[in-house]
Amino acid sequence: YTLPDKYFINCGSDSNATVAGRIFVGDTNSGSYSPPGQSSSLKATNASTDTSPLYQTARIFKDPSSYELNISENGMYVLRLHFQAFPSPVNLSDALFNVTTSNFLLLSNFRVPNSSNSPLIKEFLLTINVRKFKIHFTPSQETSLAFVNAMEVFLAPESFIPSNASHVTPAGSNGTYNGLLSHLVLYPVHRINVGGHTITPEEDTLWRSWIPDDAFLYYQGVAGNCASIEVVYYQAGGATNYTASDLVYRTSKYSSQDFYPITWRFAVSKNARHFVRVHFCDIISSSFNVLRFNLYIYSSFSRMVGLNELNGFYFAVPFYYDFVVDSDSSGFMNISIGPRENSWNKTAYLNGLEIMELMGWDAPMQSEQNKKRLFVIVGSVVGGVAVICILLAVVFFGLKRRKAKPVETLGSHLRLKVPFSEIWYATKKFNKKLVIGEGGFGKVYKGTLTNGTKVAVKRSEPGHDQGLQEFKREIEVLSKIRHRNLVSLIGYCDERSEMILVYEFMEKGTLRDHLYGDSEGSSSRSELSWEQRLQICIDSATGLDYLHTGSVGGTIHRDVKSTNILLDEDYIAKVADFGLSKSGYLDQTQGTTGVKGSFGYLDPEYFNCLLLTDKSDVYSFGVVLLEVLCARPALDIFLPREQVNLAEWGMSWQKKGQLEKIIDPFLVGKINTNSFRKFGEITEMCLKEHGVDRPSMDEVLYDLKFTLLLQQTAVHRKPYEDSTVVPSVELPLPVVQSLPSHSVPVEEEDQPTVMDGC
Ligand SMILES: Nc1ncnc2c1ncn2[C@@H]1O[C@H](COP(=O)(O)OP(=O)(O)OP(=O)(O)O)[C@@H](O)[C@H]1O
Repeated sequence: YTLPDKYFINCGSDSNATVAGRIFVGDTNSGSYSPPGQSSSLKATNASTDTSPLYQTARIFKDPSSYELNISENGMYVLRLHFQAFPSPVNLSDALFNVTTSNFLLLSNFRVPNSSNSPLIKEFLLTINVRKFKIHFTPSQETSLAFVNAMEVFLAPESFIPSNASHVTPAGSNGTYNGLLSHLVLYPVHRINVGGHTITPEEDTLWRSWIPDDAFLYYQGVAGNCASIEVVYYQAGGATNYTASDLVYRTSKYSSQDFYPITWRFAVSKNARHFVRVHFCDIISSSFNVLRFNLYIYSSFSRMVGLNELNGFYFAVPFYYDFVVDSDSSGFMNISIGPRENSWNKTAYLNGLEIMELMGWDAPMQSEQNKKRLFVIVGSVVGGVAVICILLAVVFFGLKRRKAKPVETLGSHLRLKVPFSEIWYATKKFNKKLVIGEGGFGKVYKGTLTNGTKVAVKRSEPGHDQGLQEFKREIEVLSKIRHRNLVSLIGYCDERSEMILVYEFMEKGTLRDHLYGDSEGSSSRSELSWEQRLQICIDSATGLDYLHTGSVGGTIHRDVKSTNILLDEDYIAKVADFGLSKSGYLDQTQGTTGVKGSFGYLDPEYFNCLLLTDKSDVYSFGVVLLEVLCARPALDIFLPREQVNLAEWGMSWQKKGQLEKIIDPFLVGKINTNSFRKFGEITEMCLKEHGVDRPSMDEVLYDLKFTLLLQQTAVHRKPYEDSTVVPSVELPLPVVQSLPSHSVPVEEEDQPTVMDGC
């Protein structure tokens, strides 16, 4: 690799400067190219001796001006522009300008901050196939100016950038991206030396700067640095010493045996296209070709790294992979490495990374002003008519391409994707101590996300009866629904064939735990008052009513039970677990194997006739109402035969008018008679054998609210106003006429007879 055409220009200077082995020729007396006509030189005032000679002079432009360089060989060139707003009689930080080539707007409305010492270096990789290459500097406004301190233009090594690369979108792999070289400028936004120190232009074969990766690690302090003083072995087919400095390949970050995975997060433009080059060199292994691991981009794309014939006979062979990656709307790109599931060696490593934004035809379309500038420049080259045609074509294809962006065509729930690494850390690697429960889907962990949000993480496990279908259904339903009384889905993860659901954490656990704990009678059981229980029933009914009739409408939960009613820190109840839910009615041809739900709560009509309607949820909710009243499980097979099924047992007492005989002992004497009677009626209606005879969820809700009102009204009455009843003693209750679903309100003069204590 030699440099046939190379320009290192010390702008605004009449003397040459040697920097990092290159001679930057002063542009005022250069023979091979002339400084732009309408420009002048500027010298820094009081420049210190430490300041590089490149940043002691500048060429300034008050009018549009260009450098013109002779090019003898077509190909991909590196263009670097150096800027520093040094102290001088002209305030360079006021300069506001555009830099363009004949086809591309490179810098738009560009301003150089009045920085301290570090210069601003803007690099571009672009294909040049004209004999005279022009770089135009155009002040953005009549009053502003443009300037540049130094320029580098040189041919990149052959095949430096491939014409094709794997195309990755936030949704995963998208085949091959063709045409990388044509019509595109690559603008490096991150050039990272992973596991190592800053690499200066002096240390790099193409005078690039590489910066350490630590600031980009998603989780700090989780990976080790590895450095090798040995030489690296460049092999044909792999990287060359121009691909990256060998210093890049002589350091890496690696994951230790038990750690997985390492994630870096880079700020990038939103919804833009990037060229990503990932550099590897195994300086860790003590045998050939033993490491296999995965590289992940945006958690939805993975590629195996390591099975490489280059690694077959040598240690420390540098190689790299190229991708074209479409960024999502987060403004970040996540790159991770992690061991493969079935790989016995759990080490993964990374040596370097480059992310370059692809500035194609989209870029000039970004602002009206840019469009005008482009128009002027391109117009001078190809003529007005041609330009209009080109612009029309550009607009057409630009719009077409924008429409085709995958982000827009993906399901809306993709925004809920959570990287596995985030969940891994949230649950401290699925620490057993954080397990808070286990259900049909798998274990449930308590976790804390990096932003501090407490979450419940449900991880599917083999051997559990719920699987992919329930997983998908849960995401489908909850991604569309947000309601105060439905547990929110924060995200999900389907990486590496995992099925993980992440929910808002419900501090006070399940309703069941508060009623009777485990079936043996948990000592952790709290004693909820009757008012609290009614409020919990009202909250749950509100959630279910929303499911049945709300904006998404027509959703049947199918698994209403006290473990699927969760309580937050303020005891607000939310319905959870939508994995079994159905929209609309069940296919009547479905066999009995299709019956889903939990024993003890199953609607007999659904169980016997496969007739599934929203009234099936109403039945199950009726069983929950009985649980709330009696504080015992829906099914308890250790009880005498007639007591096993709570719905049957409860209704037998209700029919006798003696439901109070089986209530939670904690509630004895604490329930207002009318409230109790109303509650019994609602329960009975919910548990009717035929769905058509059951109330709808909104009627149940209305009645429950009234039940609470009856209780509250009684509590606020003075003791002498009320007579009392001990529930075990049968006394005639005042007639409470049925409420909206099936009745009219209680009459004033008939106000409640209360049970003991109210
Ligand atoms: N969002 C949450 N916040 C707090 N704890 C939760 C949350 N979700 C689930 N849990 C806990 O995890 C346990 C298991 O929940 P899961 O929904 O997996 O099973 P289940 O509803 O009890 O049974 P099944 O899945 O068989 O219907 C719950 O009983 C509860 O203790």
